[in-house]
Amino acid sequence: MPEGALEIDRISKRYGDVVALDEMSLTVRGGEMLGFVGSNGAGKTTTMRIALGVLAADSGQVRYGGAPVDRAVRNRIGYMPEERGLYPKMKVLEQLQYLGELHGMRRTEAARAANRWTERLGLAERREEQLQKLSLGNQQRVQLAAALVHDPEVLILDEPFSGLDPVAVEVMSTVLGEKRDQGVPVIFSSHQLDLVQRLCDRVGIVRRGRMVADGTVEELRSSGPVLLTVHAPHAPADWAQGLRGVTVESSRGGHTTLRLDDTADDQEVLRAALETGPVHEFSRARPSLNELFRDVVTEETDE
Ligand SMILES: Nc1ncnc2c1ncn2[C@@H]1O[C@H](COP(=O)(O)OP(=O)(O)OP(=O)(O)O)[C@@H](O)[C@H]1O
Repeated sequence: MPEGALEIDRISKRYGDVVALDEMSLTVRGGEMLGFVGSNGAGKTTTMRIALGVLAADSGQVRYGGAPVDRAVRNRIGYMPEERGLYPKMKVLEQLQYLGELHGMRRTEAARAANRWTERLGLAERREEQLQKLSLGNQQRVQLAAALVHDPEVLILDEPFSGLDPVAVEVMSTVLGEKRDQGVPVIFSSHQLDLVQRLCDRVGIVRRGRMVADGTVEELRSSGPVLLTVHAPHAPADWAQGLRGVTVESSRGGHTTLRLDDTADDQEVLRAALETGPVHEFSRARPSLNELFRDVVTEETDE
């Protein structure tokens, strides 16, 4: 395993009868950004809390740079919790400086970092305000600053983009991209799939406490089913019913989208289409990431 990788190795966690994680595994390498996606309750927060060590797994192991994550390693992780646990009555700068010191920085060093990050994240005007007086988006920027103030070697962020305005999204994306480029493994959970697709080197899809798909966007798309778009203007609505390995996804006004499994023969489909009259379009496509995610979520709710 390359140096600087965070490895989550078959961790399981139950809450009474609820299986939150079932042998969940994932690896984020140094210099890589991984988007962690899945429907509500799939196990993302539980995984991240265990990776950080604030929650214990029932079994499995979390390693960083090949060694189990201990207290010293935890100090070098930057974490942005979903529940945003900062001190509401403390002033922004004071709070960040304090958090830096908690992570072992000297006072002056922590003050410098707190100043730098507030400047960078557009919070310079807010330094002397109590956190609770800030808008939610600005509180979130402070949370990011809190995750970054001690110059962490690993970044674990639970839904860092939720509720941010477009400017803040860009600031957050840029900062995370810079950390990645500096060699930091970055993992964040999100329901904003467009952002995940745009920013991440790899995507992990979690479902019911297990990693069900893990790869680059292109790898995931090419592992998905083949879709066929057919335009046969005179075809009756049911022209493709009963063809081997073919499911009709949608059909309207002679435009049909078909999903093909491994047993399907596209030439057989073409012949069936031609039997209905002229065929103006016959093209193959791979599902978009959005469609892939939707499939995973649908399977989950169907069960
Ligand atoms: N403290 C707890 N006590 C009991 N069950 C819990 C607890 N924390 C989480 N769970 C359960 O564990 C499962 C995984 O929850 P988790 O919060 O990790 O999901 P998630 O993927 O982060 O969801 P979301 O996208 O909604 O944030 C869910 O079934 C949840 O109800």
